[in-house]
Amino acid sequence: MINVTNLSYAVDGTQILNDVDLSIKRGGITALIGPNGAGKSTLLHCISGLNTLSGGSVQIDGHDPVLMPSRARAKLVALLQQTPHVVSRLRVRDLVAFGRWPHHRGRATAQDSVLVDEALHAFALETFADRPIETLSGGQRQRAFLAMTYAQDTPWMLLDEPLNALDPKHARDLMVRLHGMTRETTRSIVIVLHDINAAAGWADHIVAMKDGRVVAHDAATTFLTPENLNTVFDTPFEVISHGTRTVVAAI
Ligand SMILES: Nc1ncnc2c1ncn2[C@@H]1O[C@H](COP(=O)(O)OP(=O)(O)OP(=O)(O)O)[C@@H](O)[C@H]1O
Repeated sequence: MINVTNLSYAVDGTQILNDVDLSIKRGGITALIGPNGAGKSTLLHCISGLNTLSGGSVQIDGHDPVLMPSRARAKLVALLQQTPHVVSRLRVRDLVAFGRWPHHRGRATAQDSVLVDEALHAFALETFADRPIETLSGGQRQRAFLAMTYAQDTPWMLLDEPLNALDPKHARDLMVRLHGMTRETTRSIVIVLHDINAAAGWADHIVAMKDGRVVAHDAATTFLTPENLNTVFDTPFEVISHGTRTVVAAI
């Protein structure tokens, strides 16, 4: 369980997050949505332990991520940042293998190699495995960082806009894979999404943010109404049922 209690976060005197209270149960996909600048990435960083809070607390499965030894934290929670830094000559396989570091600390076993191969396969990266990261397209690079995060094999995955740069097929494949992971394994995923249809299609819960605050937290099927979306994004929406799916459009 992730418990965020009365969290506030400021940078250089600018208040970015205010009075955030949030509980996310283990299991399933929780989508963080909201307009640009709402504070989604900042909240994800606070949950991961990267940001030192101005006030309040974060607990992940009963642990304060800031106080945890970094290795223990890296085995509990993996964060995919929005614009990961690239070490240019690094090969894709070596980048993905970094995800195993907290587990083997420099002494990779055959099992680590198997898990790296599995991650390369899961994100359709086999043909790029020996290519330097700098030679990949934006979407291929994004998949390589996702594979690294996946290889870290943590119960909690925090993903900041992972659909960035992915074409519709790879975006859908990724959401299907993430959804499957939360059903077939004990992984839980918190994901920042701008594509509301991706949230409508695959998220179990939606946390909506606006102006540095959480303004709604509900089951996705309950939250997705034109009124709620209009309130969060300040623009009119239509919500349509299409077979078993909900489709959302800003109109
Ligand atoms: N280091 C910083 N100094 C000053 N302001 C910051 C800093 N980091 C973030 N902010 C501000 O905090 C607010 C929240 O930013 P954040 O990146 O969390 O938003 P977001 O909801 O993820 O936005 P987006 O959808 O555009 O990615 C923004 O107004 C941003 O400009």
